[in-house]
Amino acid sequence: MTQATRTRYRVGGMDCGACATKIENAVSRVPGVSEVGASYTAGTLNVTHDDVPFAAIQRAIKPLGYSLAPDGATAASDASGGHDHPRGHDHFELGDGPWWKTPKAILALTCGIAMLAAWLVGMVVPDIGHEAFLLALLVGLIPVGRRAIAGAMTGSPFSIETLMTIAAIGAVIIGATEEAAMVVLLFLIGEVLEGVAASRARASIKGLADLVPKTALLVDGDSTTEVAAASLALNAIIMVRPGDRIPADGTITQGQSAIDEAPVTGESVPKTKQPGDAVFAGTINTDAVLHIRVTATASDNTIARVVQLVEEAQESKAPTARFIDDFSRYYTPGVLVVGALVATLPPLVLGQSWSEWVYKGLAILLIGCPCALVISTPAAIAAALSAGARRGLLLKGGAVLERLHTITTVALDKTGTLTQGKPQVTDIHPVARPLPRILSLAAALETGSSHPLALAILARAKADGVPVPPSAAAHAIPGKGLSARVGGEEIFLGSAVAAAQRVAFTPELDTLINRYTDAGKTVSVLLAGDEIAGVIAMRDEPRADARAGLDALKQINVDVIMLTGDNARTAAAIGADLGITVRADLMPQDKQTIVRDLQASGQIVAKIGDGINDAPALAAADIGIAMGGGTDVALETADAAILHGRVTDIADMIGLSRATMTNIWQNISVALGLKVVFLITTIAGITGLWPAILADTGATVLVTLNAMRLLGWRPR
Ligand SMILES: Nc1ncnc2c1ncn2[C@@H]1O[C@H](COP(=O)(O)OP(=O)(O)OP(=O)(O)O)[C@@H](O)[C@H]1O
Ligand SMILES: [Zn+2]
Repeated sequence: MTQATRTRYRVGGMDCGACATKIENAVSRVPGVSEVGASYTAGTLNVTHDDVPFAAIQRAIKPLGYSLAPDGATAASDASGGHDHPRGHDHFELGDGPWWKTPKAILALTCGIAMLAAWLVGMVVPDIGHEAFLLALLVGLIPVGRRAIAGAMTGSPFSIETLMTIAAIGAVIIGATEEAAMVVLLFLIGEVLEGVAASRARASIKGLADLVPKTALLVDGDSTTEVAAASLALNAIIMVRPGDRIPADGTITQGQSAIDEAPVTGESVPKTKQPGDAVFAGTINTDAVLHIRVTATASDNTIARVVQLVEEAQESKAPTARFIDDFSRYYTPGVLVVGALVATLPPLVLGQSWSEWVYKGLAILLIGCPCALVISTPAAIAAALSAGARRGLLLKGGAVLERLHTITTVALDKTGTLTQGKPQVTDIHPVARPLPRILSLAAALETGSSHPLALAILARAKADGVPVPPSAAAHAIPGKGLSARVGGEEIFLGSAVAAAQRVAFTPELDTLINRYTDAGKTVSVLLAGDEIAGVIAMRDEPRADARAGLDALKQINVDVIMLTGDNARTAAAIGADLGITVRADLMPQDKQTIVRDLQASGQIVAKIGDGINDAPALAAADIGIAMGGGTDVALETADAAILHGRVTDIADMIGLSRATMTNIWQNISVALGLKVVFLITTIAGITGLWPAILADTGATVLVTLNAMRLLGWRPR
């Protein structure tokens, strides 16, 4: 068996949801293709196939009027354009080019000129005016008709092109040639408008990639050379002048400056950064020269990952979109049947005029395009995903965005989520070992661990300059602590509860530990063999906006609960500070059980955490949201991520989801409402052919414009 591969292409000219369906139908018929997914909002096509060549897929969609290019290259809008497409990172073109150069615009213009000419001819020589309009009509109708046939032959018989072609031919037969020509022209103009609107929507996410400068100043001894930002290698040192955008993700090695991170966080208060601090590509260095060590290549930096994630998110269909796709499969044939009945029943049964009712039937055909309806959801979701991404709110798809507005309970981890995740050692209390030895042994155990408490202990050991002996057979006991052999002794470091299960505590020790924990400190007990060596207390400060973030959630009627593996007293102290109910002393699987219990009691639960000891709970929740302070967020395991560690972002994310759902319902109402109105006015004889086509393209443009309002979404 051959290995199926998944290839991503960029499609030019795919401007509406119906286009995407047509392309999917056509490509799925290519032998060797097993799965197809086209996204009109991202302008991409994903194909799972066994070695099907690029040309075969290109051949399948070209007759439908679309162009195809490999991912990473420019999809030319001109389907017949054979020129070489530039490739590479900075050609992140999404295939629309200037709209007036698209084949659709050229066709509309040609058709318009032909109409004008026909009208002039009719003025001068009235006898052949009718024939002149017929010619003008053909200029527009032949290309549309060819697309209709190509669509019909590749599995999409009920495309808008088919409806248009039937309506135009029918109108000519009943003598309404001028009106048929007008309908074709309006349809072509509408397509151009749809294309403009769609490319505007796409430009928003592409705009994010454009924030990263194309060139960088590479430091080479005392001088600098200008190089392409895409060519920067890991660990290269670059110089960034004040006022310039930073061309790569990196760490400052020299200099101190205020950085404006608004482009990636949405927060325009500049942050002062100094050597050792991380900076992101696309942010602005405002006041001093910086030297930066590159920590991610161009294709791997935060912005590139965000752009890629948003595109992938757009490709995954939201449940509402799926429902509407299914609905429109029946909608169009349904309208065709209605059109046929309207055209034939009144004349046959009631003996009414054939030409009047056939005309009405033809107008109804034009109402049969489900385009505006089909894009109502994806357009809103695409805009919302981009708007979120620009503030560091990443959602892995429309389904997540839709589910988010139903959340009733938010469960949050303590360490690293509600707190900064940077605990400091505050007290070391020696019991059976001297103080420096306690720190040495603890550091020996923690070497190699990435637990926030481990980092605190290692930092303190380094600051105090204590020796760190080697350890053997070290292993972490999740939710409890860790153990190893150090210098021939069995050493354990972990929570008081876990330690008390191994060694009995004296009442004095209990009192001491309670004093620490009541002050909101986290306590780890060090055991050496079966002796209590000492106690280490650490304190992790709540995030500055934790209280505000929780209040914002309560304000939108979402319940909040803090889950932690930490001690009950510590947790209670912090919980009281923040005004949140706590569940403490939890093992990772306990957190999962609590999420499940909440769900069983009818709650819809979002779990926010860092993924370090809560991966099972993140997975069990209706939505798992990873929270972090930069690029290293555990995106892979979560449904969504909050990149900039703001607790207030949780409520904002839910707010974005609610705004999106409102927008989607507005879109569906406009799309269906206009259809219903024109169905009625057509049957009543108030409106005719060309208002019907105007209503169709008008609805598409309205829906796209309404969805684009979400691009300007601001929290609260
Ligand atoms: N690497 C470690 N070093 C020292 N103590 C540890 C370590 N890992 C766990 N512990 C002890 O076990 C307890 C529970 O750890 P766990 O990792 O489950 O939660 P946490 O980091 O305290 O908080 P949260 O559940 O909010 O993330 C800690 O409070 C600590 O006392
Ligand atoms: Zn359409």
